[in-house]
Amino acid sequence: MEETESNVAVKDFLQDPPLSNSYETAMEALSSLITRPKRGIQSSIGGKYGKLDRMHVYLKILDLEEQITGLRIIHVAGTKGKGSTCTFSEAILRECGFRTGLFTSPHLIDVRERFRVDGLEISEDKFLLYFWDCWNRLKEHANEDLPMPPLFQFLTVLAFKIFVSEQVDVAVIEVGLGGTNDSTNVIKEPVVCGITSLGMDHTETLGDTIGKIASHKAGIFKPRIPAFTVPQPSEAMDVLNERAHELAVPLKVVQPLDQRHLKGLKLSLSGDHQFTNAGLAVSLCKSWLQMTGNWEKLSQNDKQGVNLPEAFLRGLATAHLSGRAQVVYDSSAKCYNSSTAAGNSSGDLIFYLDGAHSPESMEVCAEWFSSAVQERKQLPKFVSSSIDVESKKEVCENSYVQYERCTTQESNKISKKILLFNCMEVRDPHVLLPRLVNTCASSGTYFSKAIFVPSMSTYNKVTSGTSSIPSHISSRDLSWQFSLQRLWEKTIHGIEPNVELDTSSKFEGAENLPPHEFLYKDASHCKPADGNLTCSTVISSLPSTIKWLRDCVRENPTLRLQVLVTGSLHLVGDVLKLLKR
Ligand SMILES: Nc1ncnc2c1ncn2[C@@H]1O[C@H](COP(=O)(O)OP(=O)(O)OP(=O)(O)O)[C@@H](O)[C@H]1O
Ligand SMILES: [Mg+2]
Ligand SMILES: [Mg+2]
Repeated sequence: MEETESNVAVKDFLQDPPLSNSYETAMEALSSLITRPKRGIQSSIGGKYGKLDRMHVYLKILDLEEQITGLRIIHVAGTKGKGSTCTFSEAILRECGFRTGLFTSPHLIDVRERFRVDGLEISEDKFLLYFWDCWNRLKEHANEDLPMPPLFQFLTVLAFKIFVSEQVDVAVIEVGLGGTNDSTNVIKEPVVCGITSLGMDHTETLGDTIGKIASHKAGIFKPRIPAFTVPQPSEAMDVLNERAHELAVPLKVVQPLDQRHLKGLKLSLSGDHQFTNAGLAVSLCKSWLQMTGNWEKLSQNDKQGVNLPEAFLRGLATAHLSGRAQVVYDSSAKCYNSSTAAGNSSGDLIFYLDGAHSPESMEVCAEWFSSAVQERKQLPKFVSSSIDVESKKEVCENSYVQYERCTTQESNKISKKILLFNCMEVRDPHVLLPRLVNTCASSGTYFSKAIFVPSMSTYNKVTSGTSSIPSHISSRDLSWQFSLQRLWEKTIHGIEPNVELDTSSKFEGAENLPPHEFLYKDASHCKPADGNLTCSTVISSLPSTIKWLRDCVRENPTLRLQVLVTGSLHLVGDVLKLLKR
C-alpha cells in the first residue's frame, strides 16, 4: 500500500508555517505531493534525473548522503510481512539496549506512525521540526530539473533525516514498493537485508510472475552483505539465489520460529504467519548483533546458542503494530450507561481488524479470524486472552473500571459474524472474497452478513489523528461497493459469475441504513432469487455504519457481533480512528 507517484503540482507553502495549526499545515503540504493512482500508467515526475538519482540529490541537499551509512540499517523487502518483521526487529534490538529508528508504511491514522524512535511514534513537535527543515531546504533547491519529491520519496528522506538527527544506533527500514527502484534503495551499505514472504501483489508495477516479483525484491541485496529470507515458492527462491550468487551475498532461508523457543510467552502479533515473520526478525537481529560486534555479550550465558536471549523474548512478546490481526472490544455501548453494574444491558461488539489486501494475506487473515472467534467460543467467561487489553483501555479510557465490572456479568450470547469490507479498485475482489469465504468455511466459520462501505480516507489527503471525519458522504459513487456486494452474494450462494443480480433495491430511510433486524435474522440459506440480497448490504458512510452496529448491540443484549474488518488498510485505519473517538 504505497503512494503512487506521478506528476505533482506543488503549491506554494509558506516558508515559515503559522505557529497555530502547523501540524495541519504540514499535512496540507504533504498532501500536495500526492497524485491519484492511475491504473497501468507508469509514473514519472519529470525533471532530468531518474528516481534513485533524484533521491541521491535530495539527500545531498540535506547533507544526509554520508550519514546514512552510519545508521547501521536493516533493510526489509517482501510482499507480505515487511511491517511485522521490521516491528519485531526494532523491538528486539531496543530490548537489547539500542536506540532504534523504525520506518514503516503505510500509516493507519496519522503519518507519524511511520516514524518511530525508541519504539515510540515521533512527537508532533519533533516531526514538525524535521519536516519543515527538509521541506524548506528542498523547496529552495526545487526547479524544473529537480521537482519536489513525490510523497513516498519525501517521507523516506524525512525518515533518514529523523534517524540521523536522533542519533539512533540502528535504523530498521521497510521498502515501500518492490525493491530495485524503491526510494529506500538509496541505502548502499546496510548491515543486513531481509526478504519476507513473496506473493502476487503490485503486478502492474513488478510483473505478473512470482519470479519477476522476486527479482525486484532481490534488488535490495548489496554485494557481500548478508541476507535472510523465509521459505518461498521455488520459482521465487531460484531468482533470489541467483541474484545472491551474482553479488556474493550469503543468503540463508529461515524457518518459522518454533513456538517452544518462546518459553511460554506469546508473540505480540497474532496469527500463525507471524511465526514466519518472527523467525526472520530473529535472524536479522542476530546477524545485526554479530556484524556490529554485540552478539558475544548477549549470548555469553548461552554458549551453545540454543536459547533466545531474554531481550529477544521481550521484543517478540511486546512488539506492537496496529491493524494487523488486532482485536478491539468496543465498549462504548457498555460505557454508555454503566454507572451502575446493572447498566450492562447491552450486547457485545468486537472488531477483528486486519488490513489484508492480497490473496495470500486474505487467507492468513481468514485463518486468524476463524481461530480467534473459535478460541473465544471455548472460553467460559467473557475475558478473552485474544482481546487486546491495551485497546480496551484506549477505546474506553475513562470507563475502564466499569468495563471490568461488565465483564463479570457474561451470559450466553448469540454470536453473529459480520464482514465489513472494502478494497481498492486496483485489487481483484474475484480472488479476495472467495479466498476469504472458502478459508473461513474450511475451518467452520461462516459470516451471517456482509457490509460494504466506502473508506473515508481518500488518496489525495494525508491526515492526522485529529483531522475531522466527514460525517456524511452520501454523494459518493457506490457502484464499486454494489459490485462487491453482488460478487459476495454469488460467492456464498455458489451462483455462476455470469448471472445478473439486482442490487438496486436499497433500504429506505436515513442514509439507507438497514433495520436492526437485518443483523439478527439469519438469511444465509435464502438464495437471492427474488432480487433481494439478504446476506449483505451497502452502507454509504462508515461513521453511520459504526453507529448503527453500536445501536444494534445496545438494543439487543443477547447479541454478540464479531465484525471482521478487512480488504484495505485505509478501511482498518478509518475504523480504528472512529473507535477511538
Ligand atoms: N508472512 C506473511 N504471510 C502472508 N501474509 C502475511 C504475512 N505477514 C503478514 N501478512 C498479512 O499481511 C498484512 C500486512 O502485514 P504487514 O504490515 O506486516 O505486511 P507489509 O508487507 O508491511 O504490508 P504492506 O504491503 O501493507 O506494507 C497482515 O495484516 C496479514 O494479513
Ligand atoms: Mg504492499
Ligand atoms: Mg507495510
